[in-house]
Amino acid sequence: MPPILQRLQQATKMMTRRKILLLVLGCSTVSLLIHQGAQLSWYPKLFPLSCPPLRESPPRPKHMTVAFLKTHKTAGTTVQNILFRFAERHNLTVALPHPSCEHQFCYPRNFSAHFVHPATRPPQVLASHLRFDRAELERLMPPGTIYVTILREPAAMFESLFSYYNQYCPAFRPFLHAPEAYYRAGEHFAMFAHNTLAYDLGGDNERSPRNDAAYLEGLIRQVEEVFSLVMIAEYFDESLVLLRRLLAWDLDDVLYAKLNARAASSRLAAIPAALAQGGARWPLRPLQRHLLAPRGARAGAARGSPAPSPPLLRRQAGSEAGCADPHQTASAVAAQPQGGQIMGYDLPGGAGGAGPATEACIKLAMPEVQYSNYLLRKQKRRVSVRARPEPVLDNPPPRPIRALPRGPQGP
Ligand SMILES: Nc1ncnc2c1ncn2[C@@H]1O[C@H](COP(=O)(O)OS(=O)(=O)O)[C@@H](OP(=O)(O)O)[C@H]1O
Repeated sequence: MPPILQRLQQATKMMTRRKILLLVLGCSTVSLLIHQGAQLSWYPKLFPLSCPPLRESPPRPKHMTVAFLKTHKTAGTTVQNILFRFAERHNLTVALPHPSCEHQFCYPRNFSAHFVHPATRPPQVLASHLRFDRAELERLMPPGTIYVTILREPAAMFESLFSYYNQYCPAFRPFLHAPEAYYRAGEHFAMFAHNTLAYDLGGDNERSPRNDAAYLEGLIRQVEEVFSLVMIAEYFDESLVLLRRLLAWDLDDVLYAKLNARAASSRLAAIPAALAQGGARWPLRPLQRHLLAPRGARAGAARGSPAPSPPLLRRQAGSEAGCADPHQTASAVAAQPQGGQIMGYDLPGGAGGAGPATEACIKLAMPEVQYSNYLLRKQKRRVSVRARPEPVLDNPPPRPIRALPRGPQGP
């Protein structure tokens, strides 16, 4: 082979080796960038057209208008506290009762928009006790408001309510063993002894499922129609997952501390089976049972979703708020004026809120009445209506608190 051809062949071989080397180097560099590039600060500049992270669907804006029907002894105070804190963080107006209605919207009267303090109108959030009246609430709340409520297994709910009143009136106890002898339908506050939840939902608490199944079916249909979500106290965290999805809120928005929980010592050992099971002659829980089963199942289905466990949600709430571990004790009465029966929280830094106990931490554990009063003062200041005289109701409601002694927390 002529020398010129030999040199040409050598040069070609070298070129090929160099090319292979370059190719290997190039591949390694690209692979390194793909695998490690995300951690390098210059990565986005090198790949300005890289794909955004995958999302299931575009995030929805948080829903800001919510009416929560706070039923009795169903963990409603815990939900109310979540809503109050959300409203504060987002500068929303919370509907609050006129002082002459106490901290409930003149319960047990049917709700009326007149019971709402003018400084808290028009509201975006409503979460205080009331007897449901759809037309009146729709008159008050903006269009697009989402309606939510909460129920609890009726016997447990009744035991909680009964124990609450029993502490003020031990004479109630014989009622448990002979309810028919003592119960007077239509008497003031009779609804606390007979189908309270049906009454709270705006229904007739005297109707029995045996004698009036059609009525109850109609009531259930109405409830299904109005409420986008019926939470279940026994599935509290699952219900919160559903609430969070419904309202497109963040996880932080539904962190909570369990409020209004009784110490074990104040629980009744047992309530008579006839009451608990709703016997034929004393149907304690007609409506509730109908609602509970399907709703409970639906809430149970949410267990499949990544719901943090209750202790985690609570611990997380504590650390988020700056009170590392809100410690619940029966002796911590600072935040719970009712005393030993209801468990309070030992806040770090002491009861007065001094020291490291932040405002957020105190709000997390703040009882209903104190939080409502605080919000009312704040909202009054905000709209500067303090100078205006309080409108006098033409037909002032009865003052249930005097009629039936109870603590400032209310049932
Ligand atoms: N997160 C959570 N999960 C389950 N249960 C909970 C929760 N928060 C509060 N509770 C229980 O709810 C009962 C108090 O209900 P309310 O706050 O609605 O009472 S009230 O009507 O406002 O007085 C009260 O029930 P009892 O302890 O049986 O009385 C609380 O323990």
